[in-house]
Amino acid sequence: METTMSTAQQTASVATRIDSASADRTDSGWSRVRSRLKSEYGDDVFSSWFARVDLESCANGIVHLSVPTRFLKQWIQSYYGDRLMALWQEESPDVRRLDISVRSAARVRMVPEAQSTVANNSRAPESALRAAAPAARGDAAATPRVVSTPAAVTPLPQADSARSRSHRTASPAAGGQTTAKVHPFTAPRSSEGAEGGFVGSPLDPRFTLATFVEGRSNALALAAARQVAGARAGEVAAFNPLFIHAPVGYGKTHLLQAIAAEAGAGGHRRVLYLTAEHFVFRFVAALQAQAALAFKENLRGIDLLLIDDLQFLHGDRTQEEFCHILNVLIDGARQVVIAADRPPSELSTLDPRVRSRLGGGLTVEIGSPDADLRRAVVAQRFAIQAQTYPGLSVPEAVIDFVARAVVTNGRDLDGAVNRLVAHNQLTGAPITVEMAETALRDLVKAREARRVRIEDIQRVVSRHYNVSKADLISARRTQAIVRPRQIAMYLAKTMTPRSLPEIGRQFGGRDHTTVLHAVRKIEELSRTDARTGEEIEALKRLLDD
Ligand SMILES: Nc1ncnc2c1ncn2[C@@H]1O[C@H](COP(=O)(O)OP(=O)(O)OP(=O)(O)O)[C@@H](O)[C@H]1O
Repeated sequence: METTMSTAQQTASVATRIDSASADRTDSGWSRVRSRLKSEYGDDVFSSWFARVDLESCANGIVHLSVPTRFLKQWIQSYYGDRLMALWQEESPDVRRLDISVRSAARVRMVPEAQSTVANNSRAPESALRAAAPAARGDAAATPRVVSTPAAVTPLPQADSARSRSHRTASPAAGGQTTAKVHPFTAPRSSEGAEGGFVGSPLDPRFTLATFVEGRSNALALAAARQVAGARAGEVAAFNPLFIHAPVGYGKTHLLQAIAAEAGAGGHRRVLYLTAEHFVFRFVAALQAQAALAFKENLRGIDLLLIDDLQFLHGDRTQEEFCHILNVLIDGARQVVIAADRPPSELSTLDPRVRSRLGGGLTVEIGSPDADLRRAVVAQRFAIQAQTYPGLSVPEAVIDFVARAVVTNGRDLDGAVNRLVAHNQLTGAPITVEMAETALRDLVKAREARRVRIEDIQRVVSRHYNVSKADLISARRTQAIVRPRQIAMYLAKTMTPRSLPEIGRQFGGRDHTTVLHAVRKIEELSRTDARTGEEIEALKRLLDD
């Protein structure tokens, strides 16, 4: 019997086919987004954050994802929201919103409060902690046991650079795929976390003390790192905690991971390297599993605890626990090493007790890499590349050029070298200064765009004259403060494009005529008093470097 379809049936059938075709497209789009997340962030980060994310729907430009916990929702929104959105938009340019909801609520019915829209990139808030209701679940991270091996590691060569880079200053050179492909270092080290214990954040096998290049700006930090790494188990720490601070890309992570790798190598010390974010996650997971006590107990057993990027330690409860652990470890003569992008005194979101404890050991700053250090890093990176590409020929002039042109930080130097090697390998063009000029144009521009900031001036001047920044912007008028303040205002006028009123505002709300008076005074002094003239020149050199 022949079956005929009504127009309505035909329409419905076509609609069903279109629906199922679009569902297929959505599913394959989601699977591509997942693959890209995995390759960008590595297996460890992927399985921690994305493995339990489900696609609920994608319609009318809205992608709706669901996750099992509110903490996960907030974490993903805060740290990966922008990237997720961008990846979806690459799949489907119509996507304009990403909703994430908590699954138990989502599956039963759509509860409006359970949904939220990825809008900005704010940090994981304290509410993430409160949101971590004690819902027991089988999360390995919730039942930590300390692995008494070298720092527990996970093989993630790119994961560390990808990890949390979403909330860092983007590096124009280092972020591209090309750089990843020609990475100079060897294969990642294998995981030590097989016992299912307290797995630390991934260690990058490239970051060793041997590959850390010494220069004037990092000599003290490196010496302290060597001492900590080489100490024997049970030996009383010479400085505790060791606090290393520097702006983005100056080598803090490299140094901390190098200490962790070296100290853990013999298997005699229990070493744990964690980013502050991972610390928060582990702690919150422990809270969820009502295992906070076990978490703390396990940390007490660590001989050497290294916490990276401390500026991302959020939440009162987490800080309280962190302070407690810090006290226990330091009082028990266990070594603690911390890295952050600023000194303890400037970590204003930290609890004052934590700040004061952190400042009680040795605080070392890594300064900006000078030309010699940059050159040595570039030469080292090319030498490592040459092990992979034996025919690689790099004239000394190119090494000089890169070191002079890329003045920002180690990450950009890495990126520059990788980019030149990639050009060379992909096009066969020899590496010459001309080629480098073209290939690195954006990085050189970044250098030209670099401006001295008033904060830099205040920092350098206050250090030079041994007065605090607070004094510089205070109303105090003692001679010991007035002169450095005038010098700082003079430098602000001559080295930045800021106007007199703007400078006045940044110096405690002073009137522009006060700034003008200072500028004239110092101009005159630097002409008439040789010592002041020399001091000004020295300060300018420091700020220009
Ligand atoms: N002195 C150095 N010797 C060798 N490599 C260096 C040095 N300083 C920085 N680098 C390299 O620069 C890159 C960035 O360094 P790293 O990730 O340690 O910076 P960071 O200070 O931790 O920055 P962030 O604040 O973003 O974490 C790394 O590839 C690192 O190996």
